[in-house]
Amino acid sequence: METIIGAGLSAFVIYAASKWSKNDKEKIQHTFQNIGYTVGDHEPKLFKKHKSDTYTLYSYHVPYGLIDDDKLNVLEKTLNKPVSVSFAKGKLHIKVYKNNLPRRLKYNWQPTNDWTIPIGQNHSKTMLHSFDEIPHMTIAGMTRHGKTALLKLIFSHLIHSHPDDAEFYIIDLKGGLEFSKYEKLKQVKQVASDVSEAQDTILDVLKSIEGDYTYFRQNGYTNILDTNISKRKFIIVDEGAQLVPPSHLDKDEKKPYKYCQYALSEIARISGALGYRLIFATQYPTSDTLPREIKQNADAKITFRLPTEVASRVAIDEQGAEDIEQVGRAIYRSTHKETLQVPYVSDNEILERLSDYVSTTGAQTGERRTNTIEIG
Ligand SMILES: Nc1ncnc2c1ncn2[C@@H]1O[C@H](COP(=O)(O)OP(=O)(O)OP(=O)(O)O)[C@@H](O)[C@H]1O
Repeated sequence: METIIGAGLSAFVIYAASKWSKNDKEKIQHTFQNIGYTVGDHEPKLFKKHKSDTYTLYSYHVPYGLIDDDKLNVLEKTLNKPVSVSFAKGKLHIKVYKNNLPRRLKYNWQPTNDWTIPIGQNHSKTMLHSFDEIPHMTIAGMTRHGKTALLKLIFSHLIHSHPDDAEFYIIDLKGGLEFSKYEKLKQVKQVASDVSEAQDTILDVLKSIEGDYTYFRQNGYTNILDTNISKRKFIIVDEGAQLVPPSHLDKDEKKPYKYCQYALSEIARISGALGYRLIFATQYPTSDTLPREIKQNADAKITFRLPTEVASRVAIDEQGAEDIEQVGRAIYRSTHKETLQVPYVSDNEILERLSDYVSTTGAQTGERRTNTIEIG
């Protein structure tokens, strides 16, 4: 008798599970209703479902008046699977992936011919960022989540791929802790480790821009991409928040900080066509730490975990970074948005791989100009 009752109960549980547990399609439809992604009684209507090896794509007609909406980010938690949402030509596309991204990815030292870097892996492939297509980049992310490691990945990939053409001006406001070990590489023009050194470095960059500008004018060039100039000059800023003048300083003491922020904004505004690329990283993206002109001129934005939705909106203009959990996991936003696992490369590996480029002469000797500056 007990056996019969037991068997009946398990059959009921299986029946109930199949009756009441919902598949992804149903869960998505319920989510539309529950979060109010509707216009009156009208809600998105599925018109295509496509399965591939790695994902299922659900495509919807949406009622007039509905637009791309951050609220749909909740789908990732509802389905408990990786999801990407895109909205194109009035159609909504929801991709539900089978597998999670890798938790850790090793950089593979595969050089690229052009000015691209392997910024990370999404659910189907390695995504490349092109510094010729999008010259300037901002990077945000809470401490210990992978900002500096990404800067080092960019730095080492570009040197490895273009040892004769990549040049770096590095403003390492972590006291030079992260980049001074690379000061002797021939591709590194300068490493500034405090605000006073940063302003000297920036002045040298501006001087170089001025020289290049004159050369471009003399030759009738308007954009480096239309010339046969193979050099590219990168300005890396790690940690941009250090350029915000502390409130206890007096007016004169604040000048170098303000100058650096102002001049970097100008560099972002004027120098892309001349072949300069600014990469500006900060832990705390606010309107003070991430100057508006830098953000506006950096069409590539990447963020690791951030503490709040507000910070996420400052960094990438939308929410999402507050939900990132993994170290090295990031949201990359340019013409479109991708969640990626960024490849990791260690200092030891970089020093070993790039050891051929250690120079004993030139700008790496640590000599600096002592310029005076005026804030315009
Ligand atoms: N892409 C990655 N994949 C896996 N682990 C990573 C990745 N990036 C960083 N890490 C790990 O996280 C640690 C901290 O990374 P990183 O130095 O880049 O932090 P950060 O974001 O610059 O923080 P802080 O601003 O405090 O320096 C690294 O030492 C490494 O162990």
